[in-house]
Amino acid sequence: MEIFDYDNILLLPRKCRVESRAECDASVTLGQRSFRIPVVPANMKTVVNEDICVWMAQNGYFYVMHRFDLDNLQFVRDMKARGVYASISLGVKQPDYDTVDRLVAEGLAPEYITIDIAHGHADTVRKMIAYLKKHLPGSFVIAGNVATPEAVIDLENWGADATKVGIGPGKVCITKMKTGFGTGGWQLSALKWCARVATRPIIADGGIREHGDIAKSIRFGATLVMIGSMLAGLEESPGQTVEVDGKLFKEYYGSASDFNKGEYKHVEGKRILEPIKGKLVDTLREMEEDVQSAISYAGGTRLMDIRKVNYVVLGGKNSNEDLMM
Ligand SMILES: NC(=O)C1=CN([C@@H]2O[C@H](COP(=O)(O)OP(=O)(O)OC[C@H]3O[C@@H](n4cnc5c(N)ncnc54)[C@H](OP(=O)(O)O)[C@@H]3O)[C@@H](O)[C@H]2O)C=CC1
Ligand SMILES: Nc1nc2c(ncn2[C@@H]2O[C@H](COP(=O)(O)O)[C@@H](O)[C@H]2O)c(=O)[nH]1
Repeated sequence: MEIFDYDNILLLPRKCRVESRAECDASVTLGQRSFRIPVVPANMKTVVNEDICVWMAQNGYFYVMHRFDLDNLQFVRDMKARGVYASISLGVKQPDYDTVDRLVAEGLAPEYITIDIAHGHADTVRKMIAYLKKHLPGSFVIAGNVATPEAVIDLENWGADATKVGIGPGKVCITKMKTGFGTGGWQLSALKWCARVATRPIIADGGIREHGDIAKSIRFGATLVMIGSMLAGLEESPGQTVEVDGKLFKEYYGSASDFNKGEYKHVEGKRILEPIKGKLVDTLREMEEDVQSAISYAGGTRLMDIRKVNYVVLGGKNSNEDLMM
């Protein structure tokens, strides 16, 4: 297996088929809906809040609300009251089953449900998928996180409509250091490995550091990418604003950090400061433009045309040496 990551892959252009990048369609379909770009903000407390979710839904983007210190039921009610789709996260504990029961009792079916735990290749996830498929059969179920083809096959066989791949590549992740496991450092090739067996969409989660990494993820089999750090330092980002030496930052912490958990137990995440660098609307527009450009370099007109391109594996960061075609 080739081992590589975002910073040592480059995609190779094919003959251009458009006269303007405006002809390139960056949209993606997940379940019953299409979204403007193949990007979803990470379901983390310092990345999304209810206002951001509403705005994203109203403006044609996919979102997944986080599941921490949140009344999921009220969130779904609010989204339905505004006439937009609901996309929530669940864990696998008894309160999560209670949430499902209450949603069913109120006749509230979220359009998307993401089962979001650290080690998603687990019987607890199998049971939750089965419960959701029985009680909320209309909801599109995303399950994760996982890191291997075996896990993707199992989750799909258990009924997941999409899987989320990435254990440990996140910017505030310390899983690799704390446990010795994960896809940190080789997330892109782990994605490629998983995509070979996937028959349903994969969301590549973690490790995106540049807009070009979105196209690279699509090339290696992702349908969407989940992004945390690059969307945590925006003016609207929910993390606390912190001033250091006259410069403004937003705090960004891991969902498995003591900052999120409120205690130091099974900690696999840390807190960092992200420089504040603009507004969400501008960042998403720039991402769309960059994906449109990527499609044009791929010689295509649609997002999945990026899958057709060749690539080179570079020797290392800043290396000019092409090792593999
Ligand atoms: N993508 C990634 O690399 C990672 C992401 N995270 C994120 O942090 C958040 C909290 O995750 P998580 O702690 O799972 O959520 P929860 O605290 O809700 O735990 C979910 C369940 O999984 C169990 N569990 C957690 N980790 C493991 C493990 N390694 N092996 C076996 N069982 C486990 C927990 O039990 P118990 O706690 O008693 O073991 C609990 O029963 C999530 O949003 C998750 O996505 C966390 C770590 C890695
Ligand atoms: N190992 C951990 N991973 C975490 C934690 N909190 C979130 N995450 C994952 O990171 C991505 C975002 O990655 P980024 O590189 O875009 O910043 C997020 O979607 C989760 O999958 C954590 O505490 N530990």
